[in-house]
Amino acid sequence: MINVGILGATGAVGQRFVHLLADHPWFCLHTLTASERSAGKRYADVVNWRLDVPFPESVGDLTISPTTADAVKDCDIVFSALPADVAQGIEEEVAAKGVGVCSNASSHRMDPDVPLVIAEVNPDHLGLIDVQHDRGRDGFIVTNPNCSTIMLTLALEPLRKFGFSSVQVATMQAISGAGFNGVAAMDIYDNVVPFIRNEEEKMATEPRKIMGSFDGSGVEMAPFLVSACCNRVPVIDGHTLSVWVDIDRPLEEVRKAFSEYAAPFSGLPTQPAKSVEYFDQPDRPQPRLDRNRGRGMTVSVGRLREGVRFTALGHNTIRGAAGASVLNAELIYMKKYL
Ligand SMILES: NC(=O)C1=CN([C@@H]2O[C@H](COP(=O)(O)OP(=O)(O)OC[C@H]3O[C@@H](n4cnc5c(N)ncnc54)[C@H](OP(=O)(O)O)[C@@H]3O)[C@@H](O)[C@H]2O)C=CC1
Ligand SMILES: N[C@@H](CC(=O)OP(=O)(O)O)C(=O)O
Repeated sequence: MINVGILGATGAVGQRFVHLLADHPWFCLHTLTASERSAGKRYADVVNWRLDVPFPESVGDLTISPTTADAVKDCDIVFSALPADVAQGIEEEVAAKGVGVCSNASSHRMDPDVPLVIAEVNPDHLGLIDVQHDRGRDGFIVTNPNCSTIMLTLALEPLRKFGFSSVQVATMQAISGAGFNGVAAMDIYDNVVPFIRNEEEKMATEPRKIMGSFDGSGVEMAPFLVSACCNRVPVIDGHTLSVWVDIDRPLEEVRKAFSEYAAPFSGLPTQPAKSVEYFDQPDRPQPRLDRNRGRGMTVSVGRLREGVRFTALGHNTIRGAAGASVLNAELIYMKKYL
């Protein structure tokens, strides 16, 4: 078994990690950390469990450690669910101690030698781990993208072979994306908020790194442009995206590309049967009905029309965060980087 830890184990993403790792076949949950407010207490006593799945009792007795590099030195991999400003320094310190960091935070995503990975889309970018080792880092940092970026980029992956130069996207993002204390009820109830700080900028850049080409030493950004409009909507979990992409192919070819898409690997525990699932029904996908497909790891696609226009949807704290990171770690293990 591989010993793993979670930095920020009490938050919206941290709880998803705990759920996914409590009974993992390869990874053993060894260390949980959170802020000074929680450190030293039993996880069961301090966590306000808010997921729609039962609390994993096996984890309840673990004592929360402070978020320091020393606290996780006995782990092989650490999953980071920390706020970006906190993650910046601590992730570097943890990696310097020889531990692998799989991070959800945005702090290191665009660092030139840090892979920004969606397992199905750019597994080859994990080669940047060797670049980090070559420049003297004992461990490594691997990041997963922003949650809306993951839904968009995974939905575009089956269409990559057609080539495209321009993507427009409008998001309808769940409130869990802002963390447990992120959006006040008075702001979101009976409302739509047409602003999510830095989200549109991330959607414009991150897909280009993920779909960029890796030459063994760095990543050249893919040449397409992304224009995004991001909105917060009163949905608990599940980000929905309306997408326009300039592909000039018969709709039937595009439909076939979506429905026949298969991941480039198999056999990883967190991998869904279908990473992308195509719907022909005129009113799907919908967050309440489709966010839990593939145990929250499937991106659902539908409403395909001339343009090319379509709708994509995925679970933001599973496919868009913790689940994507665990899948990355499984891939890292399979590729023998540990
Ligand atoms: N929510 C989502 O859908 C997505 C989130 N992300 C990213 O994942 C990260 C976590 O997000 P989320 O779970 O939503 O955030 P939350 O606010 O829900 O949780 C934050 C976690 O970090 C801990 N923490 C906060 N401040 C400190 C500190 N100063 N030192 C140590 N620990 C601290 C908290 O511990 P305590 O409980 O003790 O305060 C808690 O465990 C962020 O970087 C976010 O941008 C990425 C993709 C999607
Ligand atoms: N901004 C996203 C969640 C998030 O935390 O994104 P990032 O990891 O890029 O900061 C949302 O609100 O839905």
